[in-house]
Amino acid sequence: MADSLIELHDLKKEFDGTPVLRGISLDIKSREFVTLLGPSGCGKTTTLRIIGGFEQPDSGDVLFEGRRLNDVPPYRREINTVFQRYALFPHLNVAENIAFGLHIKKMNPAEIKLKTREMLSLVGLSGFEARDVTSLSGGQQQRVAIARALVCEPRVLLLDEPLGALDLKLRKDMQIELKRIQQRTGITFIYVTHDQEEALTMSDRIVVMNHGVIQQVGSPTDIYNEPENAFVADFIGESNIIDGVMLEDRKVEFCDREFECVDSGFGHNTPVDVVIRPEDLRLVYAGDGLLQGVVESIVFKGVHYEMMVRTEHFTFTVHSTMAEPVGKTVGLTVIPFDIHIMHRSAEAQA
Ligand SMILES: Nc1ncnc2c1ncn2[C@@H]1O[C@H](COP(=O)(O)OP(=O)(O)OP(=O)(O)O)[C@@H](O)[C@H]1O
Repeated sequence: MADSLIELHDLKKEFDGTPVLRGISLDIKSREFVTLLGPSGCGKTTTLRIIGGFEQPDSGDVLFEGRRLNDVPPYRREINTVFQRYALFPHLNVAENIAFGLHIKKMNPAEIKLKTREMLSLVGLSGFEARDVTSLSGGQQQRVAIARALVCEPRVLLLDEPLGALDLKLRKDMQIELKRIQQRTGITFIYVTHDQEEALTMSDRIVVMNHGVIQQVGSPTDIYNEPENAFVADFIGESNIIDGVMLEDRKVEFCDREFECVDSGFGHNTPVDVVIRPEDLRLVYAGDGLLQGVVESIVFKGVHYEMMVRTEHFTFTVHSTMAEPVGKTVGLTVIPFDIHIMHRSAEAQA
């Protein structure tokens, strides 16, 4: 692709005979905020480490502006990294930590001072120059680490769960802050997280991975609204995933009955995953529903109640503003548009 900054071509990697990356191919454009998202162990960090040059793929290539990077050592790549454990130098103050890379580059002291100030302002720590880094909060230390990574003006910043050690409130604030910094600097961010909400909040594009395979690449809205398989649907939002059979176009069978749906092109009698989001199931009187079940549990979630409703074949998660008592028999309905038919996920086929 002509405007790609980084291209990954069919990266494969094994550790101790176990495949960790099974052919990762991806194009990342200049100024993009791309997030690698997936459960623990799916190969996100390994992908990032290969881009940074800290790990070699068994096969496949990493290209930077079309140039093969595989044999270029990390310090010669225009790429910098921020890790979860920010690894600041405890014996240096804030300004010295940020300026470290500039001293190595032998930049003149006046320029170093100016650049350090600019970076502190960018990460919201103006006036903190002389502070001892060990006296800072976790969030402040992470800002220093980000400033230190940005000061050398890399073309690409790799961030491996950089907010993982922060509490929820600080994490949310820093998500917005990081997005702002990325937009202001125009540096390409490649971000690793297993937190789907974080990925949806910050990214231009999300790469969903599982077991070393890319499951889907798309904008947050694409990924949320049009998941390509049941794994993505479940990982991105809570979903009911039911074994079903696509009988013919617009007709699917699950829970031992036929339902009208809007999907087609799956052929006849094809096993599929049927995905229904909890908020798309409606509770009705027992006799009125397409399905009938018993409320097994109910939890108040702040904006809705989450109920588990056990039918003969499947226990559905239902979100509703209406509460029904445990033990009550209820009906469930869903409109055809909200019954999503998906090919069995790549994981299931692997
Ligand atoms: N140097 C290594 N030696 C052996 N196995 C490794 C090594 N690095 C990673 N692995 C294994 O490869 C798999 C993928 O690891 P990786 O760190 O890439 O996953 P991840 O998606 O980033 O997970 P997490 O979110 O837990 O960091 C894991 O099973 C891990 O144990």
